[in-house]
Amino acid sequence: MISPPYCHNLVQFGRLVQKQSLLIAKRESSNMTHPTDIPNVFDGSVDLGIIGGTGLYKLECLEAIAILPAMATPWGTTSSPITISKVVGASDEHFHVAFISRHGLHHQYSPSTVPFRANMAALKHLQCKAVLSFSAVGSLQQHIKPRDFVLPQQIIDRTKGIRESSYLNDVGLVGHVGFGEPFSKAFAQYINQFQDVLKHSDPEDSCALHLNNETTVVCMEGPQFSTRAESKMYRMLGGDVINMSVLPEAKLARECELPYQMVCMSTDYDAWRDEAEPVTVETVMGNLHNNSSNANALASTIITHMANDMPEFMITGDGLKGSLKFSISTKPSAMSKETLAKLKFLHLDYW
Ligand SMILES: CSC[C@H]1O[C@H](OP(=O)(O)O)[C@H](O)[C@@H]1O
Ligand SMILES: Nc1ncnc2[nH]cnc12
Repeated sequence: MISPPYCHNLVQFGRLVQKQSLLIAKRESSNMTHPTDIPNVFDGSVDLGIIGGTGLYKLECLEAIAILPAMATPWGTTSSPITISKVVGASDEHFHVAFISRHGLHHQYSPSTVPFRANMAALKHLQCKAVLSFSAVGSLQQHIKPRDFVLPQQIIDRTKGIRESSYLNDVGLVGHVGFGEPFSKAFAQYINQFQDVLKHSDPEDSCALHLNNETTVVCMEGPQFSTRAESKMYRMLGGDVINMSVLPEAKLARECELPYQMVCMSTDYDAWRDEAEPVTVETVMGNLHNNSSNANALASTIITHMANDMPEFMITGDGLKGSLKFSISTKPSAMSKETLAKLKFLHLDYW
């Protein structure tokens, strides 16, 4: 049973983390509209993790059955409470989704300060079998219009090394996972079959879903947007879209052995088009409503299909099961109890 305040078995962390989690849970729950009749504990199993980004703080297709207060993990506390839901209209009542809001319910975490490690660890701890993530992105290509959706298959890292980006970067636990193909191809193909659900608010116009093996998202540090020169450079490097969130999220999903796909929702043309004004938050906001409506439609279709017939990659783990074990260089006999407990928190019970 997962119940607040979350109790894990890390001796060192115990008290401090619990105190912190109580404070955060209290702050979060006093700030948010939390329906009092929804339990704050959950005793079942979770199938899919969803991370909502800018402008996407909940999904209409989900019916909350529990709202767990922000969860304390060995890597800090999640950016938001975790809503556990069943899927409206799905025949399988037992398919459960865990939803985390990346920037917090009030958008209080900037891209550089999102507790990415805690968010992914919480989804893994809840035993999610895959993670579907949403992100507002700028387009670096003319054919990717604002309001189009993109399923990137590659990433270029332009973050500045200020984000904690690994569970395996400590004295006492060293490991190097493969990241050549940072997304789950099977998951991307699965999503792609539902591309027809995307609609434009103007009936004369349409919204495309772009998927290609080479499609690349550039992840910049922010919080400022790019200069025109940088935006042009990213195009030369092969970037198709740009955001501030895919890293370290994708890296952490890989370390957790979780199939992961980000759905990028284009909001603007960034700054590379000399004839147009460079991106501002107003431009981004202008397209968020249509994007959110499409994200809801797409997520609803994906989740309903998953609930009715769980895809192979979620059952088998998409070839990632056990992969972390062979990436760890540290001798198990040299690992501390604390290190082993951290792995255990992620259900990576190797030794
Ligand atoms: C408000 S525009 C910049 C912001 O939007 C994206 O957020 P998210 O990925 O959470 O949807 C982008 O990564 C930046 O953080
Ligand atoms: N142009 C842009 N650059 C970085 N992140 C973004 N998110 C949405 N638009 C963006």
